[in-house]
Amino acid sequence: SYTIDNQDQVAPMITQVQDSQILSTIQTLSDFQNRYYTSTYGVAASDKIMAMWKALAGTRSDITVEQFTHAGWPQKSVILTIKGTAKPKEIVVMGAHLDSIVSGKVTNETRAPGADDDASGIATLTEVLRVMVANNYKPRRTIQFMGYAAEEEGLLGSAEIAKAYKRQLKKVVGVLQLDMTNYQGSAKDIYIYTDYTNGAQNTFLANLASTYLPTLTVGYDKCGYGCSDHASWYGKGYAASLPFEAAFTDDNPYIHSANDTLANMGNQASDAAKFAKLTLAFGVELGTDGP
Ligand SMILES: N[C@H](Cc1ccc(I)cc1)C(=O)NO
Ligand SMILES: [Zn+2]
Ligand SMILES: [Zn+2]
Repeated sequence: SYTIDNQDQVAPMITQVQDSQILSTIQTLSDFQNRYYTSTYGVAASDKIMAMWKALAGTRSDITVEQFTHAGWPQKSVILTIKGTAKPKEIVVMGAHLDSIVSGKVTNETRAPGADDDASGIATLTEVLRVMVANNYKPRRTIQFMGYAAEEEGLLGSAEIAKAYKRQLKKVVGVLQLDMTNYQGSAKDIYIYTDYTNGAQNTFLANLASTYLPTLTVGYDKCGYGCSDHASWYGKGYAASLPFEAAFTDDNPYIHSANDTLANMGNQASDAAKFAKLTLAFGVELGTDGP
C-alpha cells in the first residue's frame, strides 16, 4: 500500500516551493527559439537543462546527471539520479518532456516557445529538485528526474528509455508525468487522468493532495489515447500517473503554436506551484518507503 507517513519531511519542504523560481525556468526555456527534437535549439535546450540540474546538484556525491543518447535524432533526454540510501535498486521516476513543437511544418528556425507544453513541467521538476537539495533530502529509494526528448513526435524519447529499463529489469516502483501544469483551464486545480495510468497510484496521488494540499480541488478525466510520456511507461507495465492542468476539453488552447507563452498564462506560475508541491509529496513519500 502507499503509506503517507513522512509529514515531518514533506510539510516543511512544501512551504519552500517558490512560484518565482518556476517562472524563471519557464522563461529561460521558452526563450529558446524552439526546443524541437531535430533543431540546433532543441539540442541546446537539452544541454541547458543538464547544466541547470548539475548546478542544483552541487557537490552531492549521491546525485549524478547524464544525457540519454537517442540514435534516431540529435536531441538527448536528461536523467538526474539521486541514489537511494537503503533500497537503491528501487526507482521512483518523475518526468516531463523537454521538446516543443508547433502544428504544421517545423524548420530549425520555427518559433515554438512551448511555455506550458512542456517548459512548465520541466520547471516544476526543477523546483522540486531545488527544494529537495536545499533540505539535504536523502531518499531511501533512488529518485530519477527525467527530461524526455521528442515527446511530441510520438513519445519517442520516453519509449526508448522505458524499453531499456524493462529490458534491464529495472525496478521502477512508480512514474509521475508532468505535461502542462501552468494553465488552469478548468474549475478544479488538478485533474488525475485515469487511462494509461495505474489506479492504485492515482488513488495515492489523490490522498497526497488531500493530506498535504487540502485547499486544492481534484478532478478526473481521460485522454482516450497515449497523450504524454506516462503512456510509454504504462505500456511497459510500470505504474504511471498523469496529474494535468485541466479537463480534456479545457486544455491550454495555445499549445503547439507560437502563442504558447508565459504571457498567455498570465505571467504567473502559481498553477505550476501546486504541481510542484504534489510532486514533492509524491517523491518524498514514495522515495522514503511506499508499497
Ligand atoms: N497531446 C498532448 C497535449 C495534451 C495532453 C493531455 C491532454 I488531457 C490534452 C492535450 C501533447 O501535445 N503533449 O505534448
Ligand atoms: Zn504537446
Ligand atoms: Zn506535452
